[in-house]
Amino acid sequence: MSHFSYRNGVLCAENLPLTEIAQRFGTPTYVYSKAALLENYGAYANACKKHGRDDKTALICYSVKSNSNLAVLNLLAKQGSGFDIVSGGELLRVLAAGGDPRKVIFSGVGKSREEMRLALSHDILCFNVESLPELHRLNEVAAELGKQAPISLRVNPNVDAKTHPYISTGLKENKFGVAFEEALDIYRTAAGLPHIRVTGIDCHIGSQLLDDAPLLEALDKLIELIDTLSNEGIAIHHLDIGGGIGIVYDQELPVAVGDYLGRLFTRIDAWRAARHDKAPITILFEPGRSIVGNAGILLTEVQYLKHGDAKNFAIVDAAMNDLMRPAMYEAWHGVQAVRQRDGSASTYDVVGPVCESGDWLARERALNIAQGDLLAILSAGAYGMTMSSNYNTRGRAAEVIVDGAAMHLVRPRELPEQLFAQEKLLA
Ligand SMILES: Cc1ncc(COP(=O)(O)O)c(C=O)c1O
Ligand SMILES: N[C@@H](CCCC[NH3+])C(=O)O
Repeated sequence: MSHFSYRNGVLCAENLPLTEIAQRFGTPTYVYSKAALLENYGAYANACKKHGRDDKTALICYSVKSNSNLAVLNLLAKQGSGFDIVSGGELLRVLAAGGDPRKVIFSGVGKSREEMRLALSHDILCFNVESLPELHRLNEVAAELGKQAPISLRVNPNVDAKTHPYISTGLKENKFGVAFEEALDIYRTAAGLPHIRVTGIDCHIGSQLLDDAPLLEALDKLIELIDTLSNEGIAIHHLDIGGGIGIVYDQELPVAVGDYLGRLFTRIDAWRAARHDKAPITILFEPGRSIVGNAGILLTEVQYLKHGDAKNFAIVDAAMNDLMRPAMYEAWHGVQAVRQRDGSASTYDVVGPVCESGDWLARERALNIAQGDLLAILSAGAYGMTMSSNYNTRGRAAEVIVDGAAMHLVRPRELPEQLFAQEKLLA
């Protein structure tokens, strides 16, 4: 169910007209629906419960990179969520938001010593190690701290996630994880390192997946490896299948979260039963987009309408620095006029003020709009604000969470003068 819908000709977030948010906080502003966030998280949590999992045998580690606003993290932490992080900065955010470090997993190919120290000092749940040199570095850093680092290897199962090449991560040619063929040897090495404790296995094959078949194929490969490891006396206590479930941007038909988890747990249960394995295995998920993507929109105001021979442009006050996905992946985001008007539509490219031809948010859209109107750029809750920048010395957008008819400013708009306050002239 969409939590952004028209009432009396005005687009609302839950029960609140977006016009009121613009009036109070200006534009551009990211607007998130609390109910949508909870519903999307609930799809994972309920499916786990339905298949007999509790908080010991399943853990949803929300992928912080998709939307790292503290209020969003806090809402999810209160639901019991864990977190998938990719930097020390993200760990600090999780802690600031009240997240439990013992439910944090740390992914990423380039973890620094400093980041390892930080994560070890907070006793995170697991490091998803992505290479042999990283494993050795982690062993050294853990030794310095007199600790044992819990690890899983991020295994690259070499399955085609059938998504945009920039967000596909599970193929041999991608930089992520260790090759499936090398994993066994690296696990053997890990098992022999004094400051490493092998606890799990991990993969993440890509993002915006519409079909779960590649995920189930990856699962089968992980299961095969777990069995091999077990025969060698290396016990795996958790299996992390990553994130990746897609959302509707346009006409896509992504697999329902509940159906995917159902198929996944069924396979896992069958495998455990066949092995007569009573030792519990915890299943971890790292969803990002499917929790926040359609829980947010980017609210922007039309500054000018420019009519040309070849094209009409709606120049808005949001730009590629606010929402990078169209420029970076030619991603499609729906656009809706906040106030519906009578009369006919014209075709516009919706563009921002940044000095780049790639600065567009949507192309060739039929819109019935005038200067000063508000537009909602849809499905912008994931990889929107987190990928924003200050290019052209533009302050980042504000962020608001709507709860029923109430609006909460959860991050104020950045003022341009704040952006260079730390800079120094040469003496
Ligand atoms: C390691 C890892 N985990 C989780 C995610 C979250 O993926 P998604 O937002 O597609 O669920 C990503 C991003 O693709 C990732 O790189
Ligand atoms: N930033 C990407 C997703 C990247 C996923 C990170 N591994 C997007 O907007 O679709």
